[in-house]
Amino acid sequence: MSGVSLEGIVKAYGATQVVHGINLEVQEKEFVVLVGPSGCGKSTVLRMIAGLEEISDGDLTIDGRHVNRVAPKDRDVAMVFQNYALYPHLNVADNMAFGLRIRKEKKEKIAESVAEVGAILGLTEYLDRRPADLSGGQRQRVAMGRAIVRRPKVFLFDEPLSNLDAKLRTQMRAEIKRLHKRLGVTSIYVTHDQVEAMTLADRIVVMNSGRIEQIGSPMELFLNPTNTFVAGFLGSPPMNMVKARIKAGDNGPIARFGGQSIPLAPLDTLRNSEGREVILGIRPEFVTVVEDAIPGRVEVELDLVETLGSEALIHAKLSGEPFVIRTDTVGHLGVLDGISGFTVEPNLVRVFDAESGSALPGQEIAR
Ligand SMILES: Nc1ncnc2c1ncn2[C@@H]1O[C@H](COP(=O)(O)OP(=O)(O)OP(=O)(O)O)[C@@H](O)[C@H]1O
Repeated sequence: MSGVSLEGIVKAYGATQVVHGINLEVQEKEFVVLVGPSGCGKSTVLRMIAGLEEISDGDLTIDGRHVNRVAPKDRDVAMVFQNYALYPHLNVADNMAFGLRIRKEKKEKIAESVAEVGAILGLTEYLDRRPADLSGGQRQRVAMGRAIVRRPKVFLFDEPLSNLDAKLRTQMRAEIKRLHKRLGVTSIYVTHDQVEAMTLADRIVVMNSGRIEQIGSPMELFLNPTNTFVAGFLGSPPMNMVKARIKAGDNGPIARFGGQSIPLAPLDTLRNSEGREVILGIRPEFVTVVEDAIPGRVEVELDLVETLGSEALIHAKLSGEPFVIRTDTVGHLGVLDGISGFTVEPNLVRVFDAESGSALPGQEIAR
């Protein structure tokens, strides 16, 4: 039962609180990604779990054991850092063996573990090399190898891929996912890269200003963001936000903006809401582009079309605000420059309260 439980976890530096009472239950074997903008406190939370930062208040439990006051080396966690933190004077095998030697494990057992994990990570032919003679990706693999040989209960990753170039990052991301499938070790991973979060996580924890905004599977968060912060943070390009006012239509509520309108799903919370200000969240990939002036289409002012091969990003203006549409190119060859509007299914429009930014209840899109 190697889960990790955070209950009311607080971090304060003197009078300044930077993490404000976080609650999170990470299940055994789960891969949880903490994501959020710079300074939101995600690294601080990870470092408190590792024991590298003192916990100001709250309870941290790892594998059922209360560990607030337990030294980092006795928590049975292994951390992989962004800068690899390898010993430059030791070769790959010795770097990987370091933690086991400190634990005074038997020589043969250490050699066996290093060989086994080296093989899993494709490092067998590099075991005699020093870190300086390895590529960035290989160094990161050594850093992971060092964590894996210790057979910890929990892996902690602090932006482990951010020093790698884009291609290597994609490759290593897949390797981490494969490793997790194979080893099944509970993992907590910090990143500010939402693509890493979406692709790696069983569950994503979106943080903002020392608080959790939402916890859920990548698709839950993508489809049903709880507020405009999460809606704008996950997804690339992000969700379009359109300010609108509610009007009662013949067949249900309508959102009006800049002389145009979109029909909305018949939410209970929109009854008797004439004139209520809302923000419509419309994903770039949830709209259907149209060339002709068909009834019900929303008109946009075309700004720029970026063709990315199989798909295109159409940058437009809606009521003077930027509005991005993502569409496939194959179905629209030669006509993308002529697009002047879109339609969208009412149940794919997310409605947020204009004041609080919270999603109105009762509009969950099924996955
Ligand atoms: N020693 C310290 N004293 C005071 N404030 C600190 C200290 N260390 C960190 N902070 C503050 O705590 C907040 C959270 O920092 P943290 O490094 O956890 O953020 P982060 O989300 O990991 O950001 P990044 O992605 O930039 O690493 C920041 O506002 C930071 O300025």
